[in-house]
Amino acid sequence: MQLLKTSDEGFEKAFRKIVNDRRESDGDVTQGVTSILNEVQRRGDAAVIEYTMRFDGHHLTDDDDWRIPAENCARAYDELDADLRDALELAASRIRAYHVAQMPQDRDYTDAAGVRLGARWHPVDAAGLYVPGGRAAYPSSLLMNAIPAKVAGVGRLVVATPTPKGVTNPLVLAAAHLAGVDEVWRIGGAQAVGALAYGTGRIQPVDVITGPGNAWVAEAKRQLYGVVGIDMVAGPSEILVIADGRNNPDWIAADLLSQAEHDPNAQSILITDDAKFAWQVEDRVDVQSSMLATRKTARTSWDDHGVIIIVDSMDEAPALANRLAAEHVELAVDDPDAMFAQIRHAGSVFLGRHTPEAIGDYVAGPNHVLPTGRRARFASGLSVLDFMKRTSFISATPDALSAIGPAGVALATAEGLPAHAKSIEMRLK
Ligand SMILES: NC(=O)c1ccc[n+]([C@@H]2O[C@H](COP(=O)([O-])OP(=O)(O)OC[C@H]3O[C@@H](n4cnc5c(N)ncnc54)[C@H](O)[C@@H]3O)[C@@H](O)[C@H]2O)c1
Ligand SMILES: N[C@H](CO)Cc1c[nH]c[nH+]1
Ligand SMILES: [Zn+2]
Repeated sequence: MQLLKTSDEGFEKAFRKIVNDRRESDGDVTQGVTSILNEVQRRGDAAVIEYTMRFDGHHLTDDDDWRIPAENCARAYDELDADLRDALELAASRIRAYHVAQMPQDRDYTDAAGVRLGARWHPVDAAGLYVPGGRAAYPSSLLMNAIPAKVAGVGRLVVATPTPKGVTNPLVLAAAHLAGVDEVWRIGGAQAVGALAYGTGRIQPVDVITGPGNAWVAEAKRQLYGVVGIDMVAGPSEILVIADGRNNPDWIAADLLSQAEHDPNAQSILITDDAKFAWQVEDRVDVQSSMLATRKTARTSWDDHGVIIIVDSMDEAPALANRLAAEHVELAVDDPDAMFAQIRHAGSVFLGRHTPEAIGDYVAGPNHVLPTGRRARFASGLSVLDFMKRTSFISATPDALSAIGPAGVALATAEGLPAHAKSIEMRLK
């Protein structure tokens, strides 16, 4: 963990280094992903088989090794423990309600010149939904991907999720059944993203790929943007907690560890104006992390990427937060709304001392697939819009064309494109 004080002389240099750190995607990952994607494009299923053996220890031989039949998902759902089924249903219904409200409206109107204008929204035909599964299983990410896709009206929902050493997770299968997924492929990493984008002998290609993943998954999506649509780059998790000294250090330590336990490349940052509180949190991180089953990952993340920043005044925090543009920002202060008004760059913000980030991971409703690596400067969390696209339309009557056509002719002539000018001119009254 790195400790910084804004009052220290070297603060700006050290902070800029943190802001610019390309933590999740060093050169090795970039080149490794390029080579995996090339192989998948060239050799299809054979390359996927090799990489799945190498990285997941899973043999793709029979149909059932490749794909989980719908009956198995239905059975997993039926066999769920009642409490867990209720929890999954509650999460699904809250996520659905939030995303239904995101549906965009078509536009169709006639303007003052008499030209009819507008736009119609359509879902994509097929969506590839990446559900991580390397270190932990993510039924919550299945719901977060599949429910907005379903709400948007996507026809074919295709999940890719790794099953390390051939082990499937019943809750992931149950979530696939609950969300109405059409295909579940037992593949992960860059090879799965490549297979969804290019298609292989077994897998038909999709139009967009969404969902979170580790550095290899995130980089594969980034490299394939343009071959397919993507939601955004959602890589190793991040949390920025802005907390004054009136918080319980145990709560804040747990919040920091909740994201550190995802990945050795995850990042947890605390900003506080209370140095004593900072040390209490650091102490609680030590104690709590040693008791976690995920301690190795959480500890590596905290040791390598954790940061505590001590500010002179909490007024300094929003500007620092905007430069970090973190995936998650918790505001554990007396007046979180006042601070929220100053936060412009964040994937999702958690207001007040009783809103732990983890509640957003599972059941609050907004999507937990969020931009990482400072990309909240220009990207947003997954929404129904990522599964849809807009087609604009124009309809002119002879009178309407006469009203605006001459300006088009003038501009076409000025651009040196006479065929454009003629195509308008010939229709003018
Ligand atoms: N940003 C978000 O919205 C969000 C949401 C949920 C989870 N996450 C992140 O998702 C990630 C989940 O990671 P995970 O590892 O558990 O599962 P994962 O499914 O993302 O990654 C596992 C795959 O990584 C590939 N891989 C592993 N080591 C490799 C190597 N050396 N070379 C090439 N490929 C390799 C393998 O193919 C494996 O199938 C975490 O980083 C977590 O923080 C992010
Ligand atoms: N915190 C993750 C997003 O960075 C989402 C998640 C799923 N399960 C637990 N957490
Ligand atoms: Zn999480």
